Amino acid sequence: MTLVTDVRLRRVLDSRGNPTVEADVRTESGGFGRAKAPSGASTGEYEAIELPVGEAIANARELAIPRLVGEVYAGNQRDIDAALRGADGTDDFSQIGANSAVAISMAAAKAAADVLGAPLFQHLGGTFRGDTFPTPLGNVVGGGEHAADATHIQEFLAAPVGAPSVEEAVFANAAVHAAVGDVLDERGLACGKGDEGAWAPSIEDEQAFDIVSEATEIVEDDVGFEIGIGLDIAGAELYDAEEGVYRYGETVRETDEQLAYIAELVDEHDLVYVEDPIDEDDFEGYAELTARVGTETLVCGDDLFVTNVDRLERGIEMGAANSILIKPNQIGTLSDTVDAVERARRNGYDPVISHRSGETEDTTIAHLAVATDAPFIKTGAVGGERTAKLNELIRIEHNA
Ligand SMILES: C=C(OP(=O)(O)O)C(=O)O
Ligand SMILES: [Mg+2]
Repeated sequence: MTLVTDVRLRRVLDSRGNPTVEADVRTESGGFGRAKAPSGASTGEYEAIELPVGEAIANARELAIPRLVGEVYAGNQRDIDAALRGADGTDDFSQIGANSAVAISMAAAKAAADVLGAPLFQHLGGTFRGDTFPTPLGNVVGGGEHAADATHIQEFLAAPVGAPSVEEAVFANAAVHAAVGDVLDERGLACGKGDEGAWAPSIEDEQAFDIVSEATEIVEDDVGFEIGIGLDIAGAELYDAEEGVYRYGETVRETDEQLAYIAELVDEHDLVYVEDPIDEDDFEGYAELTARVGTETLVCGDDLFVTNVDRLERGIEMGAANSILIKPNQIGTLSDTVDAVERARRNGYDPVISHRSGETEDTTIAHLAVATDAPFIKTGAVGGERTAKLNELIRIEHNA
């Protein structure tokens, strides 16, 4: 039986050294699941609310746990998530915190999988999943909100689209990361890393393109399959709403110049993926850019959609983007997350399952990507909290 018999919450560390919520769920027949909430730095304005950890835990203990223990079955994810929504009573989880909600939601799914004796991806996606794997997008150079005094573009991503297996893709991304380090060294630009483990050199974006291209070519020659380049511009962070312009340090671009700049980058660098190219409120701009480059590349909405079906629906109606970033903690429950993936899929939008810049050793998103047959996962290239997910993908591929 998967009747929930115990839910425990505690404060643990995330990869930035900040506190985050860990949840343990136990069931009547001894099932156990444990999950942790991640945390963003370049968060979208329309995300569900992450409360200070102490408040999130205290409120969830008071409001949510009584609706779960002895009341709902961990095997019925929709009931678990409806209980969390009912306990919270707001649209954005501002009562119990999306951090408590997502940790409990994911821990319940793991407890249910434990009762079944099945891997999490199989509990979530069914028995016919596990034969196809997402291409990992690996962050190799970055700045923006993830590193001080580095590139304006938040993430330069290696995209090993030609890899024959997830294992080879994961190692190719790590090799690109290492090659970028070597090229930086050779050019006298040795530097530290940002929040997601990407190199964070104090250089202009143009130079970063040059370095990442050189590194991907070196690794392509070595591995013998295609490695493309993707970007997360994090446009909302560059947008100056008062002036209505995009600021890259001294360089200022009007919206039409920003759209032209992105289209130019897509052509020049054969970009396979462009996330958040413009501000999160500019659905029209997204539609214009998608009409321009949408057959050549994925135009992905992160802060634009925030894993929210209503915002995605608006995008679908307008032709804004052709891909959606999927972050469970942006919306607060696994049910809402899977609804966003399925709505995207039915409308020809590619879902990209994603980590946050603040992460833990939790591996739920690796299983979610396999369970939903997502074509891409974005979860870094190196660093323990990133390799936790990448290594889990390799284990799933090996039926380990
Ligand atoms: C992973 C990202 O960063 P954060 O978690 O800071 O939003 C992102 O913007 O895609
Ligand atoms: Mg993003």
